[in-house]
Amino acid sequence: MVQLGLVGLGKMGFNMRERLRAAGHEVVGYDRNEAVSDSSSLADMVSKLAAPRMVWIMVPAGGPTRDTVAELAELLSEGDLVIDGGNSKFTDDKINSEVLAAKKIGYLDCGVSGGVWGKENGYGLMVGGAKEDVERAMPVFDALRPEGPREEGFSHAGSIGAGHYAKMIHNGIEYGIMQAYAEGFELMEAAHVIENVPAVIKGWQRGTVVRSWLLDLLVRALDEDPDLDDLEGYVEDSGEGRWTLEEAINNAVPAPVISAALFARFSSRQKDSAAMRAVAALRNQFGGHAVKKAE
Ligand SMILES: O=C(CO)[C@H](O)[C@H](O)COP(=O)(O)O
Repeated sequence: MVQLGLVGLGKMGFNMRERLRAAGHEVVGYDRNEAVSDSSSLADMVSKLAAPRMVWIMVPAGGPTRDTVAELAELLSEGDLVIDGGNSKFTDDKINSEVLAAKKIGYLDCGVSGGVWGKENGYGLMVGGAKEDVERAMPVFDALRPEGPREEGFSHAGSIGAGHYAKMIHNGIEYGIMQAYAEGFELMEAAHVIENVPAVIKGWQRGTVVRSWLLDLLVRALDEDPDLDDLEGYVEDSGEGRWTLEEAINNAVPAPVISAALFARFSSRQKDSAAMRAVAALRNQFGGHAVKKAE
């Protein structure tokens, strides 16, 4: 049994606390939302932990994570260990680890995959940092990861930053897979050759080359709303697709699928596109092709 401080009890952190407690670990959670928090402040959370302490951060990437690290650097002491399990950009890990290293506090970055299903199914984990810190946190990783062989739901990807790098690429792949299913869905709906598109997609769940958990989730969404017409076709992004493409450019690695998937999300947010108005205007200019006038 280990004791863990857990900062951030939102969709992910809340369920992680449940899974860790179910495995017999002691978790002292802190969240600004008093209704779910076990402590009144970050300082209160730290005061309830016995040294050497271990604290897991599960708050939004960027400013909130950096601020939490800065606060923890003030509250923790030599020999403690901080794990960032959020979707931080891998370049933030160097900065955050240095802030903590100045106080001789250890740091691990951990990419966490599994979404709101992780409490039940376990979380796929990819970790960056020193071997001895990884070994120290292994009881926590073992409780969070799915049951089965450790190496199938956990990896020590490399030194600090490697865990979040692995998660960034994982999410880039996620963009591409989702986009491919989505395009297949739209094409089948548009062509009117297939009578029951959701039934065909459901029938791909077993035996086919394209079966996957994302496909299972698409089936689930189509069971709830067969034409998906309760939704608007508007898709946000949280950064990992963009960072994946930055890395593709930095390493001159072609990533046409992931870039198309990211740009499809940008298109989804446009009611009307200046670029497409320009294309329409140009066809009209050079070929006299008909245009639709704005209403
Ligand atoms: O990490 C995740 C899944 O693996 C998160 O759900 C993430 O928010 C997904 O990325 P995006 O918001 O850019 O679609």
